[in-house]
Amino acid sequence: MDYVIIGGGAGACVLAERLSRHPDCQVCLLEAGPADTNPLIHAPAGVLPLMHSRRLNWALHTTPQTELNERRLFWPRGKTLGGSSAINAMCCTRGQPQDYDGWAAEDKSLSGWDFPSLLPHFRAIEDHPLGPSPLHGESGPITISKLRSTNPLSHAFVEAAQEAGLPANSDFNGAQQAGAGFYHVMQRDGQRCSNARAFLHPALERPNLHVLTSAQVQRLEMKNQRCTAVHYISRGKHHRVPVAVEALLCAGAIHTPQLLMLSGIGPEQELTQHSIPVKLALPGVGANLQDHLDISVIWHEQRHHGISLHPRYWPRGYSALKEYLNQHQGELTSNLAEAGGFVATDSSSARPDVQLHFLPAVEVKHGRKLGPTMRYFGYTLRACLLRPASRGHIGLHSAKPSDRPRIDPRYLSEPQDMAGMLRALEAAREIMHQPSLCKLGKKEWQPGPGVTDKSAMKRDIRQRAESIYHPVGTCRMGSDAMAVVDPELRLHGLDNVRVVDASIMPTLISGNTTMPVTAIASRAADLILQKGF
Ligand SMILES: Cc1cc2nc3c(=O)[nH]c(=O)nc-3n(C[C@H](O)[C@H](O)[C@H](O)COP(=O)(O)OP(=O)(O)OC[C@H]3O[C@@H](n4cnc5c(N)ncnc54)[C@H](O)[C@@H]3O)c2cc1C
Repeated sequence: MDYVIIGGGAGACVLAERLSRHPDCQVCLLEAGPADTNPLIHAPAGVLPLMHSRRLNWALHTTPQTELNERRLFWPRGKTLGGSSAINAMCCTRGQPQDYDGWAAEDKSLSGWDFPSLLPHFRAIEDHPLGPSPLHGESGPITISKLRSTNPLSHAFVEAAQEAGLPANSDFNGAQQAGAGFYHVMQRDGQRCSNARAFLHPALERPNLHVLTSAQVQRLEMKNQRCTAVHYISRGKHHRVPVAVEALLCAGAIHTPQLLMLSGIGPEQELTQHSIPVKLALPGVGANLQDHLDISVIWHEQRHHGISLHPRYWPRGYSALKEYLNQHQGELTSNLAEAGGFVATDSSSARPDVQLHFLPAVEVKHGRKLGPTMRYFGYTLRACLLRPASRGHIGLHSAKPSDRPRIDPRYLSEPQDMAGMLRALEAAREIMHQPSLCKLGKKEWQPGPGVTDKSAMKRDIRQRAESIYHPVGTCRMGSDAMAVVDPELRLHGLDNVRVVDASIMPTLISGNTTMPVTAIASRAADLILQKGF
């Protein structure tokens, strides 16, 4: 094989399509999970049951988090073609131009990753409902849509946010990010448009593209600073694919560093601790882990507008199912996180530092705790801190590829992150208390009316904060000693291995991460092909 792509997620699907456009180029993609045929992937409201899946979701957990009352947080990750873009909430945001400009300003070698350099890629990958403009593209592979079904509670949220002083914003990827409104979603004709649907499916018929599912990569084989083959297990049998040109690691911010370490590439201490012979000492592998932590405010409502599992909702749910099956319309086309916003809560800057996701439902523990969703109608506002200072790391539990990696995000280990989370909680509560929402609500359920002073709010954050699923940074690009890949995403110290996924971001961007990873992969494809094939 010329190129072996490891993982079949958001970044991988872009590379598979771009590289296999060249008929002489043999491309193999290895994905640990099954093909993306399950209907829950395609029905947008399937996002909730997918949280419970053990077949399509790696369903990982962090180590006990010191600053979060020793809780182990749930980290869902997609395990199918499309990766996490096949199980995510489909909210389409890019972050802020300053995020990418910051990468380039911090490290001059990253000048090709500033926002003006990435904008053509953001435009090229999308087919945007607002049509072409300097900021948006049309006829790209990912169909971006306005939601087909929006709940009255989500409309009330957008009004309440304006009552709290936020401007209305109809495009978070437009000229300004601040404000409140409805998310554009990665959907086509009322169904999820994952990166597999957008990029991979149209290329599947190409004879030079070989996509293998249920193929879990175990390690890279190396000789003389080159990756010579990739080893994987499929249906209990061991296989080896030779690599003629490059191995492209796209297993995501958790599994990419794990695979490197299993191959003897990483921090020496971590490798020797697990008796893995050191092939290449790279101290930055697994370091610099960042994620968005978020806290929710949940109200019960009285008029039963919301989406619920309560028996009173069942007839509506049944009609919604029929409507979805017949026309791809109705409530099951909702991504649940229908509306949201970006707020600047730090008085020292006008730049939004908090993102909001509003759900017209009671959502506790990522929808995995179904009791409250069955008992109540209500609504949830989740608020996350966009640029946390805390840094964690990915390590190993053992040298066995079948063991889960050790995930320690060290949430709130930097004190300013708790201060930011307090501001996020206050901003969310302020919106929830505005007339447009109050008139529909019964009472605040969580944190609860008794939680008013700062120390009670801190206790609540430690007890209830959860991940909003955006781990990045564990194979950071750059030119210093802790960087893992160079500005062309080539692994430092090896001739023919690149990383093309969320791991390479130096810092977490201020928004959801699918479109950023997709734009990164689009630029990576240009870099890989620049010498031609
Ligand atoms: C529940 C959830 C909700 C989210 N909501 C949003 C949202 O609304 N909007 C948004 O923009 N982003 C969202 N995200 C984040 C976004 O989906 C991810 O940031 C993005 O998909 C990351 O892309 P990636 O290519 O780095 O990794 P992934 O897309 O996760 O792909 C990694 C792939 O590698 C495979 N893999 C791992 N190990 C191996 C191995 N050993 N062998 C073979 N294959 C392997 C995995 O199975 C997976 O398919 C969400 C994520 C989750 C989990």
